Amino acid sequence: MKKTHSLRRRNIKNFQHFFILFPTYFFFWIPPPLLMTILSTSTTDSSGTPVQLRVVDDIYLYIESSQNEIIEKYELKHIYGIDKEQDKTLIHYCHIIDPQQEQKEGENNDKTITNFRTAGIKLWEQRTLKFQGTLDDAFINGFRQLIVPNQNDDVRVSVIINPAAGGRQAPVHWETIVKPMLLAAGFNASQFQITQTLPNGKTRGLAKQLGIQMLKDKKKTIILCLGGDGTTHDVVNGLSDAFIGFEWQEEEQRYSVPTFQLGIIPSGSGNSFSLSLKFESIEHSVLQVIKGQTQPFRLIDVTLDPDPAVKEKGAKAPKRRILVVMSWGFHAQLVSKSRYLQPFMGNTRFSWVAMYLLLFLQQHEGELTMIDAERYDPTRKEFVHEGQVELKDKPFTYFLVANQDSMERGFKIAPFATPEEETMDIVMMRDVNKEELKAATIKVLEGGRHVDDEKNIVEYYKSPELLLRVKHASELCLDGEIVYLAAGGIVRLKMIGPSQGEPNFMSFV
Ligand SMILES: Nc1ncnc2c1ncn2[C@@H]1O[C@H](COP(=O)(O)OP(=O)(O)OP(=O)(O)O)[C@@H](O)[C@H]1O
Repeated sequence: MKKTHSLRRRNIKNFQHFFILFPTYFFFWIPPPLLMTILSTSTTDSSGTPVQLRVVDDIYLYIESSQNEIIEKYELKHIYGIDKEQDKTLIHYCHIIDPQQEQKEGENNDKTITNFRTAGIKLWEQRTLKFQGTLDDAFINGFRQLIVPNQNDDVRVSVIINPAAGGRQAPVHWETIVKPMLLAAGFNASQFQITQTLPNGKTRGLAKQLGIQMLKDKKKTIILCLGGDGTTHDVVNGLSDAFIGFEWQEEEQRYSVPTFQLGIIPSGSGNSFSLSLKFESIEHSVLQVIKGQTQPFRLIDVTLDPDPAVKEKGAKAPKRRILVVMSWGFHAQLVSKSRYLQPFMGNTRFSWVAMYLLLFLQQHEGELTMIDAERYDPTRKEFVHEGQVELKDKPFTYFLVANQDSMERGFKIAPFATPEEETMDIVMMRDVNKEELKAATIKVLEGGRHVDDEKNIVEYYKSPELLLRVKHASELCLDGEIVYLAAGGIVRLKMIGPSQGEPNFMSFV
């Protein structure tokens, strides 16, 4: 039990703060804000010892002895529920197991091409504090307001579960983690609408139906995706299809672009998109849904010419939107060749295939045009506007477009990318040899230092739109799916969002 804070000192500081600022408030006729929120109540802990529960700011719940000494403190951002149960009060929170501890147990802490995925992984677990007797209602209601400020009994929670994703654990994650946390946070089982995904691209159609239902009944809905990137990709595309294909009434026609709110629950194997949202675990992602803070994420529209999905002349190509990555060359080959090893090797398959591809490194000829591009200047450490950029003088070894900084934990390939930006990040290496590519890869693992290499081995751009023409038949990776582009084919990528009349996607963060 450690004493961590002096409450008295904190109160004196707040008091001084009040007197310094008060004349300013008075002058501008603005009432002084509440400088501290105090919730406090007495109870006994599970062993029968009298304790005080106190919230002095909006950061911690303090548990104090009867002599006002702090016994323990819990971050409010990790607390998601408070319940009365017979003659007890339960406070539900998430606990993070010390990541340093995890690292100490490993034999080697240096990052290498094969071990970086396990470094710094934090383990989370659900825990409950138990107090004897029921706490007074004023404390419980005030506390609930603090920990779940956006509680809405009216909201529908549409839960989309992929039973085949990752280690086939998504249904178990729903039953043992997601659902219990939501119920403890005050959601009601009648608010949940469960849908299981379907194989072979049929999830997109399911998501379209759900989207049409949402647009029709206009009921506020949170969509939870339990799966990996493939599931999120299909859901986002289905919801976009619903918006495009929706039969709008004249008067409401596109006046208000709908907002789809997504909770991304990482139950897949790679979970790159959830990584971009900085989620450390399933519990962490559910906490963010409960806390209710959201941020927009943008999609990239992909057009292929010719599109391999078009089998008959004149038929319409499917609309393709990606949210994580498009790649060509080394990265696309890596994804393609690793697919069949997934059942045996998990995520380490990428490292072994990467070593194989380095041995027989290939160069890929093509022409790239980026519209309204900015280039990262490693000497000035800032982006410089270049306008239209055309590159065709050297073959491409590595070419990757991303909306987020990492594709895998610890692999910071596009360090300045964020999902909410309206530009995509383009990382490429042209005509490099295997030693140069290997050296750059190690720098990617060292927090994305590859972009600061002044030898200009890595070229890094931001652009809202680009066109790439490939000389030879090529494999492309689109959010993890491999598609084939014929020799001389063109891929066009364009950022889309509400300003292009597309729906607004928000994710809990
Ligand atoms: N009911 C189902 N039965 C079998 N396969 C399914 C079902 N629903 C979806 N799928 C398949 O699941 C795949 C998508 O899985 P997803 O990408 O979400 O998980 P993952 O591959 O484990 O994770 P990640 O893409 O993050 O590595 C698609 O290939 C889809 O066809």
